[in-house]
Amino acid sequence: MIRVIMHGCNGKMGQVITGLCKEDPDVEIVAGIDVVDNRENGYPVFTDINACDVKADVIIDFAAAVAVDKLLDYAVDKQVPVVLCTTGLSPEQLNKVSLCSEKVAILKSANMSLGINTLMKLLKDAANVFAPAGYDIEIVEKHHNQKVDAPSGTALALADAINDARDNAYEYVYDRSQVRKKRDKKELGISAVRGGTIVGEHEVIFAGVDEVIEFKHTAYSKSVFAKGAVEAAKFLAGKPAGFYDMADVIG
Ligand SMILES: NC(=O)C1=CN([C@@H]2O[C@H](COP(=O)(O)OP(=O)(O)OC[C@H]3O[C@@H](n4cnc5c(N)ncnc54)[C@H](O)[C@@H]3O)[C@@H](O)[C@H]2O)C=CC1
Ligand SMILES: O=C(O)C1=N[C@H](C(=O)O)C[C@H](O)C1
Repeated sequence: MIRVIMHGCNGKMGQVITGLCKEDPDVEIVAGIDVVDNRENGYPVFTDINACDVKADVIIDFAAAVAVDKLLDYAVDKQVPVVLCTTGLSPEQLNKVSLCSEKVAILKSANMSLGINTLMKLLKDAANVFAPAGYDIEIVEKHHNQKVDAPSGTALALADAINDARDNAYEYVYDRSQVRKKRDKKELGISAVRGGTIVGEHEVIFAGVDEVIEFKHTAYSKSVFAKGAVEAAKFLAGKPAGFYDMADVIG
């Protein structure tokens, strides 16, 4: 039985994972962390992570970027691996993730779904065909109106997958409203749409002369992320210090 601390337990993702773990005989949430303590979860909830003295094998995190520094310090101090799913981290926080992963196991992924992680692999091949042929690359993502970060962590990860395959040749462009000039070949445009209850949509567009190739992923429920996070937690428990991602889980 893997003992889990759920960081951000009273948020939307925290609640989906709480439900999922109740049905899974191999995992148990032994404690939750959330600044809001307004639910009956069946496990103790701490409003400050440093007050949590419950022993665990792994932390699953879906909270807020502002909470991540304390979380990383706690993970290193208590030697508990972390599945880090919160998006919108600053460059300084990303650097801290990297440093902390030398001391404790950290699995970071902006998207826990099988679909997006497979798409990342496919995009590398696609980029190596279409970029040399001069096709323009754009990413459009759509999410619900409660999301605070933009563009999504997934859109950035998809862009990074393409850029990795192309020797980091692309510069990301988020807003063209202030410039009056044609698109440069080395731009990779990323656009964000927010509205209603859209769970998560990502479209990667390769636009050439007289043809357009589109890769699209649609999440219809938050369960796809929750299932991936629980699988990642099972994978990470007991792992030595290091930086892991969903490719390590999926294989
Ligand atoms: N990697 C992935 O597959 C996915 C990542 N996400 C990311 O996960 C994060 C959370 O998403 P949701 O659950 O939709 O958001 P949410 O806003 O519904 O839940 C976040 C929870 O974190 C809590 N929180 C805020 N500050 C905190 C702090 N300092 N300490 C402890 N808890 C704190 C909030 O009270 C809230 O209950 C976002 O960054 C989102 O982009 C969401 C879905 C999938
Ligand atoms: O906030 C969300 O909801 C989501 N966030 C992640 C992101 O920023 O990419 C993943 C998913 O698309 C849902």
